[in-house]
Amino acid sequence: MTVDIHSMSDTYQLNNGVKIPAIGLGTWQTPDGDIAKNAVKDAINLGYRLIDTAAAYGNEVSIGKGIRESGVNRYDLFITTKLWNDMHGYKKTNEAIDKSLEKLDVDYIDLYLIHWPNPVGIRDHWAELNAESWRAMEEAQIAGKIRAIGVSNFRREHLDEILKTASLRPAVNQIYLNPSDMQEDVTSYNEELGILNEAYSPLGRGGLFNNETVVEVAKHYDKTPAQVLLRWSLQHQFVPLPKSVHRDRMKENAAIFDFAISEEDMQALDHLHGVAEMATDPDNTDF
Ligand SMILES: NC(=O)C1=CN([C@@H]2O[C@H](COP(=O)(O)OP(=O)(O)OC[C@H]3O[C@@H](n4cnc5c(N)ncnc54)[C@H](OP(=O)(O)O)[C@@H]3O)[C@@H](O)[C@H]2O)C=CC1
Ligand SMILES: O=C(O)C(=O)[C@@H](O)[C@H](O)C(=O)CO
Repeated sequence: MTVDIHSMSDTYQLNNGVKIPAIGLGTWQTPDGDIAKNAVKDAINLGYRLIDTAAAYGNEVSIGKGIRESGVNRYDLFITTKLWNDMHGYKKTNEAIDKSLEKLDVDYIDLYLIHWPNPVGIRDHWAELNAESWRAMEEAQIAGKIRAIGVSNFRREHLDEILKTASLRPAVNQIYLNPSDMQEDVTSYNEELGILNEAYSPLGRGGLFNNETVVEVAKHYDKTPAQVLLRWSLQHQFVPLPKSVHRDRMKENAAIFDFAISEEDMQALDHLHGVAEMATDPDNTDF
């Protein structure tokens, strides 16, 4: 999976051969309507090719419109969406996939993820329900509705469990990843299994911009804290998904291919454990 990433258009190859862009636009809390549509159009115009959404974000319709109005060929874009917590199980997952296809108004989804492994409501049967959702997702991939399937917020035990019945291995595990919480136990296990690490909240939701180390490292390269955080992600071969609804910030967040953080500075950033918020415990979610 190791490749050199030099520009927005560079990709990694997932374990099923599908190519995924090295950076994407996040859209959690991007309001549905013109804001979401224009954010997607701006991002695509700036060179972003991966858009990350979810049924739970409530903005799939506008994201689909943004994609269509962007003027870029659908085949050159990579759209991720996710199965929400009230739709686990075989039948409901099939319905959720069809609903996302309909809302996005696309012929296929590039990457479809189980959003959370063990939410309230499925707790007594999480392993069985994830296996059933996975079976539906595998069938949808074989049917051509989805190009790659994966998971999100999965820990080792959730991965181990799904692999007991899976015919297709997850291609991606999307997790909370930034210098405040590297989740090394999960990222190393993903790597061992050939599962790509996608980094959500790569900016620490803004909570790392004033951190002394981040500010200091940014000065070494004449870059902003946001750019250093995203470059850190790239150098770990995580796919960062920075969210913004502002064109100037999207542009700033994409200007990370003209410098490299030194090993010493990478190590300084690696040790920021706990300065922003930590990842939500997937076994302790009540949403
Ligand atoms: N699978 C999962 O469970 C989860 C997935 N995600 C995905 O990951 C994406 C990113 O994570 P998210 O939690 O949104 O947080 P991020 O770490 O991407 O931070 C987003 C925040 O930073 C601001 N921001 C972005 N760029 C800049 C900049 N250059 N300078 C200053 N402020 C900036 C944004 O504001 P503004 O928009 O106003 O610019 C927003 O408030 C989500 O949008 C979603 O797609 C997120 C959480 C959970
Ligand atoms: O954004 C997502 O994808 C999430 O699952 C979480 O942010 C989640 O919805 C949450 O944190 C609710 O407080």
